Amino acid sequence: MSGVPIIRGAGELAALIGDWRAEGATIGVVPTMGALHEGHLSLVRAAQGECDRVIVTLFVNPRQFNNPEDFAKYPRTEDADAAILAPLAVDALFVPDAAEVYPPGHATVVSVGGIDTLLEGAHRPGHFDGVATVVALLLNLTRADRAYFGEKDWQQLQVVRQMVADLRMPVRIVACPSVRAEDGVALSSRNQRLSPDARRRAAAIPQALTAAARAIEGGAAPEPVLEDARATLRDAGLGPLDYLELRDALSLAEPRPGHEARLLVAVWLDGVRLIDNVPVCLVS
Ligand SMILES: Nc1ncnc2c1ncn2[C@@H]1O[C@H](COP(=O)(O)OP(=O)(O)OP(=O)(O)O)[C@@H](O)[C@H]1O
Ligand SMILES: CC(C)(CO)[C@@H](O)C(=O)[O-]
Ligand code: BAL
Repeated sequence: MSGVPIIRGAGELAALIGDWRAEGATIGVVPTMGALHEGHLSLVRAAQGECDRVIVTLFVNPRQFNNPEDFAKYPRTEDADAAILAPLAVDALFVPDAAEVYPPGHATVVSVGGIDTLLEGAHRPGHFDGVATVVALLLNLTRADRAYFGEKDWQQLQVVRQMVADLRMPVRIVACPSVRAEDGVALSSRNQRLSPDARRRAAAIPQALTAAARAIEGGAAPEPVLEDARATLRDAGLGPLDYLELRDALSLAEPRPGHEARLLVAVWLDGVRLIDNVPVCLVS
């Protein structure tokens, strides 16, 4: 079995993309930071179902990390990532280094106003500027027709959607459902950093979220329900809790009756910061 073609340079990538374009191929891109798991592979499969050519990008983007320790400890497993992709016959794995993505003189930041200051943005200053900038770069470098993102990073998905809409970028953003382990924990690269005991305790996150979502959809007043959910996390030994909030699904502002909402959480567990979210239907 031949491995996935690995490309490291933007020039090499441009030549390959040009060949694909010449053959009239539709191009799908799955941007990642590596440490691939079934959640990423669900995006790859979605792309392969809709696009002629699929490229996975692997770049641990320094500009979206506000915490140097988080960046330093982020898992880097390129060989394993290439191996997990090989059976899927992905057309290319683009693995640039920081100098390739941000060459000397790079001076542009893409900033999506409003949503980037809420929740994740409030706790990770500059994070979404880093995300928006690198996603814009990756979309331009791959000339993708469709780009695939997970609902696991719900706020990121809304930021990318806003950027693409505002800049009239010629790419369709495709949202893919969160893939979860049997105990409901959302698959995430950072889960690798959890001890076995901490990983078991992480199950309190989906438990708290789904119980709260059901209660609110059943007509319960949100705030007491949210307090119970926060207590569930505390009782499971998770914390500090950055946020556990019910928000409008698109604006991430206060929920609006009759509109889709999202229940979002960011909580620390033994020094690892985990996020998750679930839909809450407020439409009567
Ligand atoms: N469990 C999942 N289900 C669906 N999509 C996912 C899942 N985990 C990650 N993704 C998506 O894969 C893409 C790459 O995410 P990334 O490489 O940051 O992995 P990650 O699992 O989110 O890691 P971490 O959250 O620890 O940074 C993003 O669009 C993300 O939303
Ligand atoms: C979209 C992304 C690859 C940009 O670095 C990253 O934020 C991620 O993996 O979710
Ligand atoms: N998928 C999450 C990206 C980050 O934490 O920077």
